[in-house]
Amino acid sequence: MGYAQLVIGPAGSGKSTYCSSLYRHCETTGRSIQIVNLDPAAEQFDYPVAMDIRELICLDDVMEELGLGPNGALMYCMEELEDNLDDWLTDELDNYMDDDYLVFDCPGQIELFSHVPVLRNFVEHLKSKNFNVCVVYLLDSQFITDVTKFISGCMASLSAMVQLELPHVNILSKMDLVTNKRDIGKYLNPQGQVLLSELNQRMAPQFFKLNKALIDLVSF
Ligand SMILES: Nc1nc2c(ncn2[C@@H]2O[C@H](COP(=O)(O)OP(=O)(O)OP(=O)(O)O)[C@@H](O)[C@H]2O)c(=O)[nH]1
Repeated sequence: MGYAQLVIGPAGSGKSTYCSSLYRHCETTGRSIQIVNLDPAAEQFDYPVAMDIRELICLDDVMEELGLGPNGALMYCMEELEDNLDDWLTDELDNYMDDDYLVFDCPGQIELFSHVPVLRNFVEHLKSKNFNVCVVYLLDSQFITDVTKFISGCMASLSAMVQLELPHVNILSKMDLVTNKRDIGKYLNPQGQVLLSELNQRMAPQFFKLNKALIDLVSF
């Protein structure tokens, strides 16, 4: 059995930085991992790229040939990946053996892990090749500096959990940029009543019922 992490999260949340830190950590501790680039728009890497979606399809070519903008071209590239699971991906995976550990550095377009089925089908393919897959969801810690941002971050992560149905680890990135770590503490171990009263203070009374439902969900 092989092992895989799908590293996802909003654009700029620190996915590639996480992958390169993980690679360096494993190098130091004498463990072997392979990092895979699944972002057709990526240009520079701080880690050796084991497999690269750009060998299948390149964002610039799609933009030029089909006259698409960056986002449309990226979705086109990911659909091309989906169409090539049995060909390109299967051939690439054949280079890896039992016990290999693959880490997939994914693009940051949130539709990929909210409603578009590409990543879900990608995961199903990995599972069919006997890979044990988990999700690592990166969230910029600047996103949880107040209760409304905290809920927004939780909802984005939750939508990936629902869409992908995999073991799921959330990681707060860029903690070095949080000047007052105490402010973030209450969101790491959320107390429903405290969050609800903070949210109710921010919003008009007609939202109180919705606020209660949201807080019940995120502090579950
Ligand atoms: N200070 C600080 N900066 C970070 C950290 N992690 C990432 N960054 C910076 O945040 C920016 C985005 O980081 P990336 O790792 O490229 O983020 P990404 O999620 O791969 O980005 P996309 O592929 O564009 O979605 C870069 O300038 C990084 O140097 C961190 O822990 N601390």
